[in-house]
Amino acid sequence: MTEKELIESGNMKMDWARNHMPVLAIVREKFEEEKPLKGLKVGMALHVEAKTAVLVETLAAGGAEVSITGCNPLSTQDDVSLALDTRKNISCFARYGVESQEYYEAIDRVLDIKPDITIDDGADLIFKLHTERTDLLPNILGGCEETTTGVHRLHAMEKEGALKMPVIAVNDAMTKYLFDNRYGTGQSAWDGLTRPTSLLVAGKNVVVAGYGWCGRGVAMRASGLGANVIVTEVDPIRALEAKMDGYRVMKMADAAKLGELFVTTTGNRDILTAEHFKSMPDGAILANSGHFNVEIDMEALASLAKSTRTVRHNIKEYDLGDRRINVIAEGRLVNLAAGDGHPAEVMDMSFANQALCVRYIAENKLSNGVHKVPLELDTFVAKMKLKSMGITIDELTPTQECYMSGWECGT
Ligand SMILES: NC(=O)c1ccc[n+]([C@@H]2O[C@H](COP(=O)([O-])OP(=O)(O)OC[C@H]3O[C@@H](n4cnc5c(N)ncnc54)[C@H](O)[C@@H]3O)[C@@H](O)[C@H]2O)c1
Ligand SMILES: N[C@@H](CCSC[C@H]1O[C@@H](n2cnc3c(=O)[nH]cnc32)[C@H](O)[C@@H]1O)C(=O)O
Repeated sequence: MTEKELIESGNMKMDWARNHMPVLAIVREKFEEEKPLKGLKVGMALHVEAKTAVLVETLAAGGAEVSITGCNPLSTQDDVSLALDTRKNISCFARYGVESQEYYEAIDRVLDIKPDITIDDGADLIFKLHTERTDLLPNILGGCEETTTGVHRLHAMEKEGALKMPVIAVNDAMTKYLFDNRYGTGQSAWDGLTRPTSLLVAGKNVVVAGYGWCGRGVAMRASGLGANVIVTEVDPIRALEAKMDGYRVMKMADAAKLGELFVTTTGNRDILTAEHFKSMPDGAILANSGHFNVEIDMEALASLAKSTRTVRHNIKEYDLGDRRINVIAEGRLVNLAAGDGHPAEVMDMSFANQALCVRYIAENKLSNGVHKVPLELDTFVAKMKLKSMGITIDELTPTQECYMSGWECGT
């Protein structure tokens, strides 16, 4: 494709996404009217694809100058990246398939605009700001973090007194994790698994590692597709929940022998290791839908392999001699590296939260540390989403409110 065709394709993807993001549209209209971000610079490291692009144009509509790069080397869609870069007040440095050095150079270029506010998915910008670019910290009003693992890291930094800026944990908004992590990952992980493999899920033994919000979604949809789902966990309560939701629960050492398709969703490292690869059935397929490329020990797999080859686009086969193991998208996020990411209707809520939190940072002086998304913003997103779906719900009567809250009206 020529550059012109790529830009056209990126713009078309953005039009489609925008039409399915009604809550973000409400936020954008307000931003256009009130320009709450006028004069501010926003630096972002998120998956550069069409839904993210709609968030970027929303921030620009609010008056911000935006600079963005990717948060995963395999999730960038170059057509969207180019289309974004043509827009006024927006620079985009993301490219698909970049090596580590180029990836981190792009993070630096985003920071070169001297952002007032950052938006991260995995704390890449914040990490740089606290290591090599500390000179920029005094200028920062605050940041927003999109994902569970990023929020964990920020809490760890805060605990050690290392976090030198305010950050809003957008992931922890109910209108984010209950929908994005569960229904978003539940659907898009299967998009990323079925596109490259083109295989049947029904009847397969699917092992889901981790029964958090993502794991619940992935297991639920696997079950809906007819798989026999096995869950592995380290948390006894979540393991019990998985059991009572109807799945088999066991140690990974046992699940490894049975699984035909493995999906990691833990946010942890070393979930599938050499010990497991050696006992998996021939032809097992492995994918990660959690965080980063460390849930599957790719180094151990490479060192066990006698040879490797690409068997289909986005699938690499590791031949261990007595069995072959297939890995999708190098063990990186399967839903974004091999699929098209979460559905637009879900990212609508996640990114409406992001836009509202950026505005909140611009209008309130926050102390250094991790902050919750204000409940009124979370509730606003839920209300607008219901409205966009044409759903109305009941309201408490004054008598009911008294009954629920006071002890005198009780029983
Ligand atoms: N693919 C996506 O688009 C997407 C979307 C949202 C979140 N995420 C990422 O997915 C990961 C999980 O997010 P979440 O919101 O579900 O988190 P969560 O904390 O709700 O769930 C993680 C679960 O993994 C379990 N776990 C940890 N170590 C384990 C181990 N060794 N074996 C088995 N289970 C283990 C934990 O006990 C927990 O129940 C995070 O890294 C998050 O950033 C990815
Ligand atoms: N940067 C890390 C972090 C995990 S991404 C997980 C986050 O991606 C977000 N996400 C999922 N699908 C999309 C999408 O289509 N567009 C933009 N962000 C997405 C989602 O909100 C979730 O919290 C990595 O790539 O390994």
